[in-house]
Amino acid sequence: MFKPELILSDLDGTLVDSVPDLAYAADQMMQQLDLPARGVDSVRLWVGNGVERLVKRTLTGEMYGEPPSDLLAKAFPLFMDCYGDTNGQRSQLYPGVREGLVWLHEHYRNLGCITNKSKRFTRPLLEQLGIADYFGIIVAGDSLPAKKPDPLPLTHCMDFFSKKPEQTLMIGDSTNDVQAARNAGCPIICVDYGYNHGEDIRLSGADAVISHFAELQRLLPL
Ligand SMILES: O=C(O)COP(=O)(O)O
Ligand SMILES: [Mg+2]
Repeated sequence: MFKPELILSDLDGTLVDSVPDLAYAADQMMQQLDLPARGVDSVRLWVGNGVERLVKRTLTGEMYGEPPSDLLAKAFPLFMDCYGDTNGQRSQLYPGVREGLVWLHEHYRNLGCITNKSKRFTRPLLEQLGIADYFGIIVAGDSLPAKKPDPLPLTHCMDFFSKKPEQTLMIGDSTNDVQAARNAGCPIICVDYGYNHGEDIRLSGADAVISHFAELQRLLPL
């Protein structure tokens, strides 16, 4: 593996198991609307394309469902409030993430976090978990006009650090991350413990797949 000069990491499903809080908030929203709870196992399949898409999936019970616009307009602020209240309470770093970030920060310095999560929830979660300071830049799903799989969040970070795609490595858990990396022209390593809409991330064409975040220490040269 080459030695990257910039490492960009996804958040949900890569660094943090955030589904317990997302599912809790989704079910609270449904309860307030007098609709059935969906539960953790469904929500795990639906995370990764930002808040609005998650609310649509929760309301319809379908991956690409479109709820009536008045229902969505009512549900969306409920979800935002519920998740704002619960964000971080049940979410945990995956094993090896803290030591992996310490190691990456020590040896690589230039780290960025790119998530499709909303800005409002991203920094508070990173701060609560004590990992915000490892990242020189944090780009959320609504920080820029486009989110992953669009390459914009990645190219924005590359510009910020004055690095090229071939000097950059992306780390993620979903086909969204793989597509964003491909669209930006940089390599990607995926973790296999995150959320990939129920599909095997080994089939996504990532350059490598790891089962523990700290395995990066074995893959990346010093
Ligand atoms: O869609 C989300 O809320 C989070 O997605 P992420 O995997 O890009 O952090
Ligand atoms: Mg993810």
